[in-house]
Order: sequence, then structure tokens, then C-alpha cells
Amino acid sequence: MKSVAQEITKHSPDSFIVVLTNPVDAMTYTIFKESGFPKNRVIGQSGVLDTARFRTFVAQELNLSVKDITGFVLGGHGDDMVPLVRYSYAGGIPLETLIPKDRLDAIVERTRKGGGEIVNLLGNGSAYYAPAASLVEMCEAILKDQRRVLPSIAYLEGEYGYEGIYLGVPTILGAGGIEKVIELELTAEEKAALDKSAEAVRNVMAVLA
Ligand SMILES: O=C(O)C[C@H](O)C(=O)O
Repeated sequence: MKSVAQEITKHSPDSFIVVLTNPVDAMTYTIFKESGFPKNRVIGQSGVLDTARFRTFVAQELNLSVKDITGFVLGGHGDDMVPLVRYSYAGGIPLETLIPKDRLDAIVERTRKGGGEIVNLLGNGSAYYAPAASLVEMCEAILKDQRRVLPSIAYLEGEYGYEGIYLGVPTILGAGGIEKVIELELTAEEKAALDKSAEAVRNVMAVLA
């Protein structure tokens, strides 16, 4: 990753980098450090993919079009990621009023393990179609200045109470890359889950350092 960052800096100093390599949160941090690029131009992809999986499982549960399901998955790309059920809707109707808690808990758990489920089904290798489609969605938002509200792995400097870490959070993606990190109000339980996820990311960052 170090040499990749160095080559990008040398040949495309004005580019945006969207990282899609596991462990993706820590890898995005590595690219940020090695490239010397500003934080708005170094972005990681995981939340769009994890949210797409969450939305798919909800759509299957309710037998509705996935187009009408919205949600956010925050935190690191791993088993501790935080699908924010409280901010998730089907056609504007809160999911918590449509799906019993035990079924929602099962969907959250399946989302967290979604990457592993695909890897097991494939037998070897890694998911490729959905991660690539997620990457395209993010790049399109930047290249076409769409100002989309999408979850990105963003560098945090105080947002959500974290400092010096790349973590999945809701962002506005436009011509400036990450133009804003959107801070949602979290319950104590949601914040505790995000803290656990951030801790897991910091542990991986420490291994890569
Ligand atoms: O490659 C993997 O381990 C899975 C990947 O992170 C995914 O979520 O599809």
C-alpha cells in the first residue's frame, strides 16, 4: 500500500483515492498517511456495500422493492459494524414499526457477517460485484458532483468523539470528495456499539503501523 500511495502521489497528485482493500478502514488510514493527500481526497468504501446488504435483507423480509429501503451502516467493516436501525426506513416508514425486534436483530447480524457469507458461498476469493458497484456509486458522486449522502470511511478529527481514525460515517460526497461528515445523534447503546467498532479498527491500525 505504501508504494501504491507513493506512485499515485507521483503520477496523479490531484486525484481522489477511494480505497477498497481489506482491512479497509486501516488501509485507508495507511494510504492517507503515505500519500500526504488532504483527508477529503482519501476515502474508504465499506458503508455503501454494507448498507446495500442491509437494505437487501430488509427488502426480502418485507417483500418490498429494495429501492424504497434506506439505512446507514456505520463503523468499521467487520463483525462490529453498526447498522443504524433507528435511522432506517421503508418508503419513509421507520423499520422498527414494520419488523419485530428479533427479526431486525437477525438482519443486523446477517449484515455484519455478509462479507463472510459471500466468501463462504464463493469457496475462494472475495466478493467483487457488489463492492465494485459500491465503488462506482461513490466515484460517480464525486466525478458528477452529485452531493450524495452516502456512508464513507472518513478521517475523523473530533466527529463522533473520535480523533485520528478512519471510520465509516455518513458523509456528503461531491466534487470536493468528502465535503462533510454528518453527525447523527446516537443513543448510549448505539455509541457503545460504535466505540467497540472503532476500538477494533484502532487495533488493526496498530498492527499495520
Ligand atoms: O473479502 C472479504 O473478506 C469480504 C468483503 O470484505 C466483503 O464484505 O464483501
